[in-house]
Amino acid sequence: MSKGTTKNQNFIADGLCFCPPTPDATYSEADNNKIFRIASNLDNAHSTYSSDCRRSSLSVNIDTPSLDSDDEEEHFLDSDIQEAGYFSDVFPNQFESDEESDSSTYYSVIESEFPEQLELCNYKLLNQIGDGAFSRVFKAVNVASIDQIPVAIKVIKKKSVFSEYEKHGHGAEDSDRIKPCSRESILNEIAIHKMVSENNPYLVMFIGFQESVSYFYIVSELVTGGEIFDKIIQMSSFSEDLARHVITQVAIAVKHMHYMGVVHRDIKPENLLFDPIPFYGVDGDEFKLGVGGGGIGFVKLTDFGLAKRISHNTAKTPCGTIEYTAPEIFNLEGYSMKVDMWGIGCVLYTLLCGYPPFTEKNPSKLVKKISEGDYEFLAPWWDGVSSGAKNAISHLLEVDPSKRYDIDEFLNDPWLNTYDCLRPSTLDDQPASEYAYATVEDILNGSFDKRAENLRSAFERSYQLQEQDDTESYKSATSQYIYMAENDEHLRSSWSGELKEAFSLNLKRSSVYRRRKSKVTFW
Ligand SMILES: Nc1ncnc2c1ncn2[C@@H]1O[C@H](COP(=O)(O)OP(=O)(O)OP(=O)(O)O)[C@@H](O)[C@H]1O
Repeated sequence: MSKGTTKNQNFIADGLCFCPPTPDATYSEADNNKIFRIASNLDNAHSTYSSDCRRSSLSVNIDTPSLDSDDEEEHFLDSDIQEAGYFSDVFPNQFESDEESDSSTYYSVIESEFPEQLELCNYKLLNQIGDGAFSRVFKAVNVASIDQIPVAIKVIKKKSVFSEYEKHGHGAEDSDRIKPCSRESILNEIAIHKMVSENNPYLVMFIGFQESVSYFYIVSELVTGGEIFDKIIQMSSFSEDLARHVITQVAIAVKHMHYMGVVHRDIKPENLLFDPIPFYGVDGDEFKLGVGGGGIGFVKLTDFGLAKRISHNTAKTPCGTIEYTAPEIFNLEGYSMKVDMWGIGCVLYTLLCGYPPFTEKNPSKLVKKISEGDYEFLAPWWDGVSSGAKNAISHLLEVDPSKRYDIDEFLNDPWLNTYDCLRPSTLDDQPASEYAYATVEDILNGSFDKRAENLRSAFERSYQLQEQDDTESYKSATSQYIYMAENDEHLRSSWSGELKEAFSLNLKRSSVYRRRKSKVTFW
């Protein structure tokens, strides 16, 4: 192995990768301040579970050239590098003022066919499972852990990110016009992902983060079923029960985010992943209440690249995927959490018929259609769909945000709360109460009382201080907010129990999802 590594020198030898923590002189002072704030937030958020990792990370700081003998190298690799998560969750800017850390060097000993592996520590990339505009997503394992549970790692190449950022300017007002366009927006994605996803089974769980010279690595729970988008393509459309099963879980995820003051802004079938379940019934298309159908079990919302904390209920940055974007965003009006309700409406529409509500090749015509709420329940696709489903959609795809359903109203919608498989076969003879059951909202009410209020008001305060640029108070208020979210045992435990209950209702009769013969080719 090569020896005598010098400060800030890159080399790769014998499968070892030397990664100085971060390129410098890439950001303005203002950028760095913002990054520091986000990194501080996240660092506080991480401190409860990553202190061991951080200790290990610092322990492999080998301000070179200190590796004089092969023995020392062996010792270093065995005892320190192999230790679990030694580099994960470290934000290099945290250590910029620290002389020793500034010249840190980090090694990876894992060989792989993927170039992204060379600067990644502790995890082995197994195969690619997805890609995005700026990223590749891999299935990976933590080689240092005993159980070797697979995870997903989203790898974002800095070069593409920063070149886009250069193209689109560095101004704060431009900072999230496209995604992801700056280091700051990636740290924002991570901070929000970490904050909202803990102990919520309907949000893809954040596990860790690494930054190397060339890449950002976001480690998260691996969701093995794939995207709901692909299921729509495969099945053409979902039964109303299966659509309820999917959209209810999305709605619960969104409710959680909204209560934490975060708007997702990119709700679409590609960002809904699912845990697979067996196919039930003779034809494999039976729906089981509390379990799922069509191979779809738990549904999990992912991709927090456009998520934003909004305090005053309005934001102005245009973003999102055009087909699923709410009209008020095009009109550059301030917008609120209600943009996610529009996204939910687009997804629900798509689940039930197999194509999105607004389709137009010409982007300006598409924007016009969306701005006017110009969509239809076209025959024959919508002929067999209930009026209750159409009613729910029309409350979600309401152009005027003040009239649009909010998340609580949607969770209380009668259609959402009445599964076909619970209806007796002689439905007309039965009073509604016989087949109705507790609403998801009723079940969840206990989770969103004072504790959620406290979290929100702590966040409000940190946001105001941020706006006043009161850095010290901001840092302390924000860490208080994150501390509260992290340590609210009741909030955390109540989620899992009550949410499980929400999906453990009795199955009385199965229903099948429809397979449409004619394939729709709007995409
Ligand atoms: N945790 C995960 N488990 C399984 N697959 C995943 C996971 N995260 C992402 N993927 C897959 O990788 C794809 C891209 O991930 P993601 O949407 O986070 O990337 P992105 O760069 O933000 O994409 P986009 O360009 O759509 O914004 C997902 O659509 C999904 O298929």
